[in-house]
Amino acid sequence: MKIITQLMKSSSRGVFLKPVLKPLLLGSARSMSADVTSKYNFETLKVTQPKEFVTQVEMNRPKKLNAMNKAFWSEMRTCFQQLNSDSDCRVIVLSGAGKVFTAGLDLTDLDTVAVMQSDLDPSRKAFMIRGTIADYQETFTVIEKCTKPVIAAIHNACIGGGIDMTSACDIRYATQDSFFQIKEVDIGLAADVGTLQRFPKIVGNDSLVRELIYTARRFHSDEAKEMGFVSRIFPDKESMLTGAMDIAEIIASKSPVAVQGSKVSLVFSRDHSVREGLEHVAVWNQGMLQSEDVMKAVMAGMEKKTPKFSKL
Ligand SMILES: CCC/C=C/C=C/C(=O)SCCNC(=O)CCNC(=O)[C@H](O)C(C)(C)COP(=O)(O)OP(=O)(O)OC[C@H]1O[C@@H](n2cnc3c(N)ncnc32)[C@H](O)[C@@H]1OP(=O)(O)O
Repeated sequence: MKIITQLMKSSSRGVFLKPVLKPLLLGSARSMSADVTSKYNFETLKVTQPKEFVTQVEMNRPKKLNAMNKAFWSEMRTCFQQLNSDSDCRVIVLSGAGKVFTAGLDLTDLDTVAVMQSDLDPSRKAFMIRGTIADYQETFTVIEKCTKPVIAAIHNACIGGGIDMTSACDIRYATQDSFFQIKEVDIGLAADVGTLQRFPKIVGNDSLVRELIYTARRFHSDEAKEMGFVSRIFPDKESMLTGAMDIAEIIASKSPVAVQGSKVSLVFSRDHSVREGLEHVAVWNQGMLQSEDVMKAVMAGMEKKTPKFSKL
């Protein structure tokens, strides 16, 4: 705060700063890279850049209701690791192609169940299964590790793995017709790729969370909003994607240093005490407050201009 005050004082006094700041504030006009499919070439995901700095990741197995097969579990990890270091991406919209958002784990994909059915000695089999579970956990943890905010745009069914996945996202929007189901107990397993860890922290109603997990009952968009799992409901998929893109565009226009630092701090603070969170953000900001973005943002605010921030 002290640094900002000093900046504001010195810049309002010192007109000499203005010629230096003007180009910083306006930034350089850059053309949008429309086609990103060559750098993101996946079988189960379609990656596009609908707006500058906004990336859309669409689960793309519509005929299979975007059920999560072996390729999906691996491609999601690669995709989000790549996006994390892509300076053309500042925010991600995650959606599903076709009739439903996702039907969860692909129950027909023999590759995903093969490991459970091998003839190995039980302990060796257990070690193998443990490795697979860890890989699958990472498939959604990469969403959280990716410093760019991820907006889930959910329509129709969001089942099983869909809840694990969207619980790792930053913002969740849904269509009026959407429904959700923590379905793992119905297929004989305790959810193990994030729902039990992240969903309760989002919803904050322990009794309701346990009811939904133990019964695997469906809950619909209105209930999802009431419990705080989704923050906005749209009449249909088209209006939801427009709404998600509009919010994404606003986020993408902000300082990437500030937005991504905020995500890192929010994720850290969720899993730590207030004291530890404060300490973490102080150490983080002892570096980040020195960013040119602070000066650009403050000056733009004072001059009622829209700042343009350099790629991060
Ligand atoms: C280490 C592992 C970590 C991960 C764990 C994850 C666990 C989970 O995700 S548990 C949940 C698994 N998913 C399900 O149980 C969903 C089952 N499907 C449904 O409830 C319905 O299909 C759905 C509500 C999604 C859609 O219903 P609708 O009436 O519109 O369509 P259907 O006629 O039921 O289905 C159409 C065809 O899609 C096939 N299908 C549906 N879900 C899956 C799936 N999860 N995996 C594979 N295939 C699926 C369904 O069999 C139909 O196929 P076909 O008969 O050939 O047309």
